[in-house]
Amino acid sequence: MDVYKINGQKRLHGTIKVSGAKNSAVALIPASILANSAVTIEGLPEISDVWTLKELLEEIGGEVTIEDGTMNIDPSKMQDMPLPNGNVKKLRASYYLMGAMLGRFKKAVIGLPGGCFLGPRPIDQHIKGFEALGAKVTNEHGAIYLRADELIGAKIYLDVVSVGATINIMLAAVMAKGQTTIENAAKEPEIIDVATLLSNMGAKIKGAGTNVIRIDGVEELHGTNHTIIPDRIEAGTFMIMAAAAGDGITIDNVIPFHVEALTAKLREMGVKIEEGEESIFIPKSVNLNAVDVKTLVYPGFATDLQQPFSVLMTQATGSSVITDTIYSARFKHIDELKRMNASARVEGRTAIIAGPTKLESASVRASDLRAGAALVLAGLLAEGETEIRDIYHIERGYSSLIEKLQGLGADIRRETLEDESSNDKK
Ligand SMILES: CC(=O)N[C@H]1[C@@H](OP(=O)(O)OP(=O)(O)OC[C@H]2O[C@@H](n3ccc(=O)[nH]c3=O)[C@H](O)[C@@H]2O)O[C@H](CO)[C@@H](O)[C@@H]1O
Ligand SMILES: C=C(OP(=O)(O)O)C(=O)O
Repeated sequence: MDVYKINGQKRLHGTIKVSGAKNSAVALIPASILANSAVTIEGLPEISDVWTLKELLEEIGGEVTIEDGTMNIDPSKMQDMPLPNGNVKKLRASYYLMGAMLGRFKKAVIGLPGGCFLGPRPIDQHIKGFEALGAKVTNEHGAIYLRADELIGAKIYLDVVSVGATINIMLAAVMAKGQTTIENAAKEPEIIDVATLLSNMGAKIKGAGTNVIRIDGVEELHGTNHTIIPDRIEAGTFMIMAAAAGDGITIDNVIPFHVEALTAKLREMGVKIEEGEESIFIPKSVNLNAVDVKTLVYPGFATDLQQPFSVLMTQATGSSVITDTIYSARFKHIDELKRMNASARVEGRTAIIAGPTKLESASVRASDLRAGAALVLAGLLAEGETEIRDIYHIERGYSSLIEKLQGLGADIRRETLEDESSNDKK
């Protein structure tokens, strides 16, 4: 079993570079299925979600290479192979194979997705969209079966603002006949990134990044070259780390506009933030104030930053309140933080955190990806050596985290515990 070990209380300084966005990467890669020639995606993060999607494209006959973050995908020999089990269960975004394969082959069999367990994560809005486009959709033995004679553009109103449903419907609709309108669409920057790739492949999409997206179907899509946007959640994680444990940190390769909700909250806490064009500098922070935070859909405060932010709250003076309106069970990290001496309690979808607290090292488990990031930050702050287990969650979404933090002076390493059976699920 591999674990992270962190000797805390080392102040961090220097420059840390943000990688390409996980939540874009995991949609851009399946989008390539729709092209009739090679698609190249540059700047991909080195994370297990990317390796898993590479394998999934290979399972359906794709020819895929990746070197230095550049993936080349030749989709010409892909076929509508069923994918009911295996790799699809390792990540959430395997659901994008449904939209992309339905769009290209008018047929797909995809097992229900995995990803972080944060409470129920239904895909009813994805299915509602596919059905509106003319697909027959059934759920048989844990896999979604999709089939259509033809896909015909439709007006789809999402009952819930969903990133995954918005992108998945776009993928299915770009080669449907006629016009599709997605109303109450999600507005995340990753949606714009996917629409940009699809447009460069020849798709006709208007309104990505607003709550109404219009797509005029085209007959075919061709290959292209695309550079991914920076990961705003990774950038946000580093901003929170800089506020909690930094002695002056520059976060490089960030679009400051994408992290505005976080920037506003950090400023409210008393953190100084200097924005450059593609970088953010955070000097050493002193005397943090307690704040209240509510997660919302973009451009609101990202749920994916709720867990790391709750660690920063342990360092603020007074009682902070953080409410997750997106997921019902995203507080499993709080029990682990309590092992590390945090003063916190969960009431429904809200955590109440008192501070400032001197965190202490412990052996803790990452229950999911951002819980893992939260525990890394707690370990950086804590007195003594913290051990984090189940790090495969962290490595689904953070590219070279150990090396990046070592570059700031952190005492963190990955270690194999010889005497215990492996739980590295990848
Ligand atoms: C791979 C990826 O991009 N993951 C992100 C994506 O997840 P994901 O695409 O799964 O999240 P959604 O935006 O779809 O989910 C938002 C909310 O809508 C609900 N919902 C969603 C779809 C549906 O058909 N029915 C339904 O009820 C979900 O349970 C959740 O409460 O957006 C989330 C919200 O920003 C982020 O936390 C994840 O990091
Ligand atoms: C919840 C997340 O990921 P996923 O949707 O891939 O499980 C996340 O990135 O925080």
